[in-house]
Amino acid sequence: MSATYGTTFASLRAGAGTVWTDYSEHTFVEGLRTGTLPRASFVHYLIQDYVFLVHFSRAWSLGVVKSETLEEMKVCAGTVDALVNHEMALHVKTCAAEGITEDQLFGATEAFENLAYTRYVMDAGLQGDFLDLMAALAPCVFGYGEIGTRLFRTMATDTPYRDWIDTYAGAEYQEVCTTVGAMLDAAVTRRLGAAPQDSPRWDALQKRFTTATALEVGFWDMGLRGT
Ligand SMILES: Cc1ncc(CN)c(N)n1
Repeated sequence: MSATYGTTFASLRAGAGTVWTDYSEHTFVEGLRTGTLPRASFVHYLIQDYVFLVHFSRAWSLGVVKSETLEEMKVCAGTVDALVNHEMALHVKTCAAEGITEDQLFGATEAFENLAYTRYVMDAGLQGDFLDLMAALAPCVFGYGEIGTRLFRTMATDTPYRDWIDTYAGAEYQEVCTTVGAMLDAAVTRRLGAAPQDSPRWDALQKRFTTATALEVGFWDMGLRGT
């Protein structure tokens, strides 16, 4: 499955070890799949996730600034578009059905887990170069792509979270994952050569990826807690 998202992601995912499965097979994810996730946890998560996506879009915009090629710029700009004009539509629509307006979403107070994650990613990009930023952004993009695909195949037919699953399993989101995966492979080859794992930079990139994955675990924990 991950092969379609490129070899760099496959390698970083393997390097993250069990932290990756802690993220992709989290209790929250299992609750979406079976439909047993309490609605209050889901709504709390979605409100936080809207704010997350605002800051995540800022980080992808930084990707445009840190790009070295026009192709990198196009993919980063396209990802910002996918986030603010498409993915967030799910949050707006689902929360509207709960009586929550988009203004309320935009003004929601960030949970510390949310704050920590998005600012960690932003700092990786500000402090480092394009690859540092991409290593921190990668778990978010590809993880939800993997989760959506798996849940689409295995979900309970009566799960109330079908819209969420359809969004991340759908062609539009999967296309973002494939495009970002190919761009990441090219960006890594351009800067680190054909054997990037041998580069003195690889360990630091792996660390950023694994830390961002652990922050995803914290985000699910926060959602499950509902506070
Ligand atoms: C916390 C989190 N991580 C990833 C995604 C997928 N873009 C998301 N919406 N929220």
